[in-house]
Amino acid sequence: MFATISDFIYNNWSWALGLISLLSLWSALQILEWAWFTPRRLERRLRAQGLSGTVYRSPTGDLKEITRVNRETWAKPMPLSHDITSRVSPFFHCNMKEHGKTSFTWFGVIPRVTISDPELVREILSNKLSEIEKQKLTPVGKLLGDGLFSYQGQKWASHRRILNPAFHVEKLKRMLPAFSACCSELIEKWKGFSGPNGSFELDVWSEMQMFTGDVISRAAFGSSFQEGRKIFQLLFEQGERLIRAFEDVVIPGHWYLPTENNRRMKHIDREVKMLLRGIIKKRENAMKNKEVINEDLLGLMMESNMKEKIGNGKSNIVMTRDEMITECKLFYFAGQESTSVLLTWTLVVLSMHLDWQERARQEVYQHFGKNKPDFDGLSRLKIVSIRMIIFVGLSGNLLIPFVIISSETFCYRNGVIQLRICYYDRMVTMILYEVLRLYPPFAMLTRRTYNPVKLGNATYPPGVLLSMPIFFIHHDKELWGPDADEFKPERFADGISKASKTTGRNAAYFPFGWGPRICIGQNFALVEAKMGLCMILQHFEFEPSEKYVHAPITVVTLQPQHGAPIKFHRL
Ligand code: HEM
Repeated sequence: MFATISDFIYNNWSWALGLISLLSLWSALQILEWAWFTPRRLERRLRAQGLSGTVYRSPTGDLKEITRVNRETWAKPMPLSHDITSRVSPFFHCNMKEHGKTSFTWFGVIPRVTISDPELVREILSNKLSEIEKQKLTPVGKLLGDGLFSYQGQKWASHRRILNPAFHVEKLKRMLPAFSACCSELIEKWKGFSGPNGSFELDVWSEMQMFTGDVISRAAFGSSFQEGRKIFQLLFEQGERLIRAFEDVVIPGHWYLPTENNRRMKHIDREVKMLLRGIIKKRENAMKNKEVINEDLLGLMMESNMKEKIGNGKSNIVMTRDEMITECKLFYFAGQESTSVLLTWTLVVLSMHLDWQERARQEVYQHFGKNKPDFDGLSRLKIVSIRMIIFVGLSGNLLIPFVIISSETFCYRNGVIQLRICYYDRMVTMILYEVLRLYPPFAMLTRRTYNPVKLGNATYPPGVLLSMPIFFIHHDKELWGPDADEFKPERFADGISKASKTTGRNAAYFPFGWGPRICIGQNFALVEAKMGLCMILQHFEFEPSEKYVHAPITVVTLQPQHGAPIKFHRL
């Protein structure tokens, strides 16, 4: 075949040269169309609809500008009283100030519209419009968040159906020993740091990263915990290398270059997959031998996968082994850093608000004393199920006053009326909600239009990136009042729906996302954070260290740029 082609070129070289030139010209025109004409046509359409924005005339779009503005801002320390939104995402802050809450810029060669109106955010995230979906992943994105996080359509639906039961509140109970073991190890380790006067200082940011890595390793892989730990260490390095790669070069396609960093990242990916394959194979053999191992995320996922297979008899839509590997990797990326960020900011904020720290501690003492917190105590909402028939029989008169006084949500599920009654760990929950509002681990969510779509007064053509800045919406004074930047957990005293000035129908508060793609691990994260926080409060008092510099920045998640040194005193 090769000989025939080379013979042809040799005998008809002038024709071949012409053909090659034509092909090169066609490719060059395609690139020009993609990188120059398409974005400009889109920009004209957006401007014609009254939208304004900043456009950078370079192939890397706003990426270079974002990096420049961010670097300049982050090089300076920030006084505590300073407007925090201007530091967390300096580029978007300037853009929104100049062009309003809905404005556009470019993300490389893709037009990007920032949408900060909660009503529109809700519309986008409700996914009713199949025109809007998640952005397709780049090769490097696949190293980070492939699996449920990025799948679309039928594939996403079947994976979500299989994974949902593993994250159900009832199933989380089975993982409580894993959470509890990690918390005890943390407390014992910290006690070991204390000097003769019972005081010590440590960087809670790195401590919380290790802690949440341990929790995921144990909760996901149970007996294969040690391999899980190794996976966490490798993925941790992967994350750091990825950030380095982002910072080093901003040229399209640099992921494909065989640099030392890129080669190491690919090597890590192979090693992690090998370790996960080993764990899953071991588990499959155990299942074949009728050993039931469903006390961890992997076991629950495999159990659910098996049920799905038996349920519909179609083996082609259940998860393959490779897909399970991808989902396990995702547990780390989606769940480890986000929860460590939440716990870190909670400790930072409580170290500065000693009144709230004490109130939370008193609540913990009142319900658990010095004992380990149990699940029912930790789950914020006690769900009381009342049979429909009893409800009808009792008539509304008896129940309604009760609902108004003590329930937060009243829902109907599978023929059962559920009253979700708010009970004792209110203080801790309010604190965590407020921290998630002030420091949402993911500062921004994105979607992409695949067909023309009307949102508010504007119609967006296909190919537009829609950015929803959680951080800005959570700090919007019109929604949260003039004290939006202050730590005031009492705003959540009557639940999330009453906390902002909105009616509760729109997405003014969405640290875990919104709609069908809402975070699958939110219960997991909250139970973990509550357990960790309760045990820390039981054993230590804490205050900020003199070394602490308040400098939140977004590096995938919203992190403390210079760490979070805190002084602890043993109780
Ligand atoms: C404080 C902790 C956490 C926060 C703030 C958080 C936040 C989020 C957000 C905002 C999304 C929606 C992304 C989007 O719509 O584009 C999401 C999705 C997701 N999260 Fe979390 N997350 C947390 C913890 C966890 C944990 C512990 C796990 C698993 C162990 C997890 C697994 C996932 C997965 C798999 C998705 C994709 C869901 C889907 O697309 O169907 N998250 N998370």
